[in-house]
Amino acid sequence: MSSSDVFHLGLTHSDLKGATLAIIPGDPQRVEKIAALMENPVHLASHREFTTWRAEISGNPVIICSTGIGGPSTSIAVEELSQLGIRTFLRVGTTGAIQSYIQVGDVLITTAAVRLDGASLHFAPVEYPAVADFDCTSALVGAAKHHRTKFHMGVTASSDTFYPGQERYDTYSGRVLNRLKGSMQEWQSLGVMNYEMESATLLTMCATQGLRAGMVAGVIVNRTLQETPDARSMQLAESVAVNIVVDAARRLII
Ligand SMILES: O=P(O)(O)O[C@H]1O[C@H](CO)[C@@H](O)[C@H]1O
Ligand SMILES: O=c1cc[nH]c(=O)[nH]1
Repeated sequence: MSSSDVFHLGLTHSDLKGATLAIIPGDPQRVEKIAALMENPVHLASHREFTTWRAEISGNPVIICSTGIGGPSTSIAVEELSQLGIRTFLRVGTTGAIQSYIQVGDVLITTAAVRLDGASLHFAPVEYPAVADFDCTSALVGAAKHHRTKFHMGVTASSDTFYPGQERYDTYSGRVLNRLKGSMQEWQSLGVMNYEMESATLLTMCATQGLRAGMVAGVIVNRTLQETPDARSMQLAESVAVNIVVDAARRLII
């Protein structure tokens, strides 16, 4: 067997020890924190944006692997983890809420994503819905209720860009294309809860290939009030979402 069985992640089949569930945050620095909430955490590899640890829940192996930001790198992580035997993916992210009733620190569980990405089009035509798996979503809901966390379920807008695609104007150019002006208001009026950047790719890939995927995110900014998150809100929201995803993994495994 070679030192790595897949192109990017730097992992072998034996590294996974038969794990079939992966927790996939965007941020590589979140991986160790998630692993630390389980038993016997071990660092496996770090390449590019992909940092991978293995840990255990009641003796069952779980993989934690960062996807980096956006659909293209997420598609690589999900593809290569699937080649290695993963069949269930739980994404844990941070997010910007666009509805005024959602507060910083709340948790959002995505039931489906608006496909504002490019990568998901390489897996299914745009008419195909990016839907979450029912069992994964139920496990996330059960975990959020157990932790007495304020959570909301619904549709997420999943954009390739953090700035124009999420209609942010506080940029170098201050420019947003005409076709994206008013887009946040349109998503609000359609009941969309939030923006993030990976769920469209993840949910489309998994729904079309017989894989299971769920998605939870901590709210770090409310876009009806401001465009930029602050550091304290990021830490708080991340830690709430991370505890929920580990509990959800436990519910799916045991
Ligand atoms: O906190 P993560 O999981 O990276 O998720 C969100 O944060 C990043 C943008 O800052 C994007 O990846 C977005 O989806
Ligand atoms: O506003 C936000 C916050 C986090 N992640 C995003 O993609 N958008």
